Amino acid sequence: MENLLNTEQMRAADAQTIDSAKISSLDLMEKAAGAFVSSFMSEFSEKYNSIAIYCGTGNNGGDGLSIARMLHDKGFQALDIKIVRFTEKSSADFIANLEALSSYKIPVREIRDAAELTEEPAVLLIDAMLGSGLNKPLSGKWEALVKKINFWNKKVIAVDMPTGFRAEGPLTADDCVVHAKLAITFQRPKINFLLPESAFFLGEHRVVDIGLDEAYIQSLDSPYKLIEKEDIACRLVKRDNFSHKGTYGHALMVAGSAETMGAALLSAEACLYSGAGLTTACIPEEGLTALNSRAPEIMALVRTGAQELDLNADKYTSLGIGPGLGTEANSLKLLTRIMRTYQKPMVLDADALTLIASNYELVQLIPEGSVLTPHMKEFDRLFGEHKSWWERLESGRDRAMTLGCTIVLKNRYTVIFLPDGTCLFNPTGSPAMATGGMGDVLTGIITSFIAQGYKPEDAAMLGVYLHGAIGQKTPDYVIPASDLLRKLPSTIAAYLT
Ligand SMILES: NC(=O)C1=CN([C@@H]2O[C@H](COP(=O)(O)OP(=O)(O)OC[C@H]3O[C@@H](n4cnc5c(N)ncnc54)[C@H](OP(=O)(O)O)[C@@H]3O)[C@@H](O)[C@H]2O)[C@@H](O)CC1
Ligand SMILES: Nc1ncnc2c1ncn2[C@@H]1O[C@H](COP(=O)(O)OP(=O)(O)O)[C@@H](O)[C@H]1O
Ligand SMILES: [K+]
Repeated sequence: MENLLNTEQMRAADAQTIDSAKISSLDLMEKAAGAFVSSFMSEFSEKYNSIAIYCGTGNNGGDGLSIARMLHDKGFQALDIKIVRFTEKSSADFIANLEALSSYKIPVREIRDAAELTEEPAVLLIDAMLGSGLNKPLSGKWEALVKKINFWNKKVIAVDMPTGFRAEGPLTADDCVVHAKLAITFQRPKINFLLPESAFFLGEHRVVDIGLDEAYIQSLDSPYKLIEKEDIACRLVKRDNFSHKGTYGHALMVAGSAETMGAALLSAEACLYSGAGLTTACIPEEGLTALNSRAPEIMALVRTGAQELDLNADKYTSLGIGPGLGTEANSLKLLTRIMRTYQKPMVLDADALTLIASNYELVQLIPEGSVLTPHMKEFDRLFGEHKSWWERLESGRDRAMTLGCTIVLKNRYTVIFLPDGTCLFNPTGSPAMATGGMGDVLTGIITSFIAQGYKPEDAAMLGVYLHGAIGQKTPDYVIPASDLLRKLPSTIAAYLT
């Protein structure tokens, strides 16, 4: 798992690397610029295109000057450097890189006021004005310049991060930030790159290794981590030669109503396709024919109307509840009864979460170790309105610790809050997954992994990562949830070491 750092920690890692690796800060800047250029060239190879490189006078600007030199050496001819000199202060490495540029025939122009700039003829703009040194919101000359650049609507590639972007803390659409298509960022993604509001300012980001001291980075205390492929491989367990269906548990999926049987089918099938030994779907009578014809492997526990369900809790090794369940009185009765009878960790999703939100006393009945899988709206229904995703990060951590549960807040980079306060970001996923039924499949996968004996936290991590890995692999425009779940067996096998 990769530690994600805040700005202060990143700067400490920078200093530690210079110290421990006996590398000068200027050489580290050279490495950073080299890593930027390699990544840049993998996408932008049209050397004839004009590129304007806007540099501040700090180290982000120093990177920009070094990048200009390197691009020139690689054959990019139409380069143009603008130095934004709104202050007389400049960093030592910026000055050194400016000197190194003196033998190059790249035009350099100093800008002392945004009003000096009328238009920008370059096709592409590299933003090396401000990076992690930002210490307050942009105002005055900076604000005027950023607004002008945004008005030009150029293709902007940011060095480390867009100028004005806050790497952590709440973001709002009103923040004055350069709008960039891509940020090529150093060593780790900024935490805010992983939150949806970053899309106001940034299309995508790419992380490049600049050789910072990894042992030091990993030793720092950070609640934020990024899940890696190895975390999945080392947690998945091979199926034993002499195993039988009893080895892999019995998952019960309580889901569906007459109009939303699809949710029950998808979540129950996901239990089956991710390896539960047995799967039972607790469904209304209206869904029986559909279940039997679509998934003959799955057993049914039929619930009829308001009739009380006879749930033999000991029979099951995991229970998921919520997809398509409905929020009417009968569903509330059923949920309450199940929460009173079943005391092992369960997976709570969709309508189960909405019911808990409007009958908050039920929160006390959530068994410790359970997994809650809300999307943003369900999260806010449960835990109150939040003004920003950063606030959701803080309250998700807090609630997971208080409830002793794992909370899976679904999004592009789904966040998994663990009961110990750790906050895991999932890297896999794709907008091809933005289609109904996708969350139902995730609930089934997590329920299935718990049935098989994985700890609920691991089940959540494995489920979220593998679910996203399938979505990410598709070259198609959209992946229907039924297609995704059929790819579960081969995907899980591919991750087993
Ligand atoms: N860490 C790493 O791994 C590595 C980092 N590297 C690079 O260094 C970059 C960080 O460089 P940096 O520290 O020099 O800061 P940078 O962003 O250039 O800005 C500095 C100037 O901005 C000013 N300023 C701030 N806010 C302002 C505001 N609102 N409005 C107006 N002014 C404002 C502030 O002035 P002050 O307020 O202090 O007077 C200061 O002078 C980092 O992003 C990466 O590109 C790589 O080279 C090597 C590895
Ligand atoms: N743009 C996206 N990128 C990555 N994953 C996505 C994206 N859109 C949706 N997903 C994933 O799809 C699932 C949607 O869940 P949910 O909103 O509960 O769907 P439903 O209620 O239709 O089943 C989540 O796991 C989410 O992470
Ligand atoms: K920048």
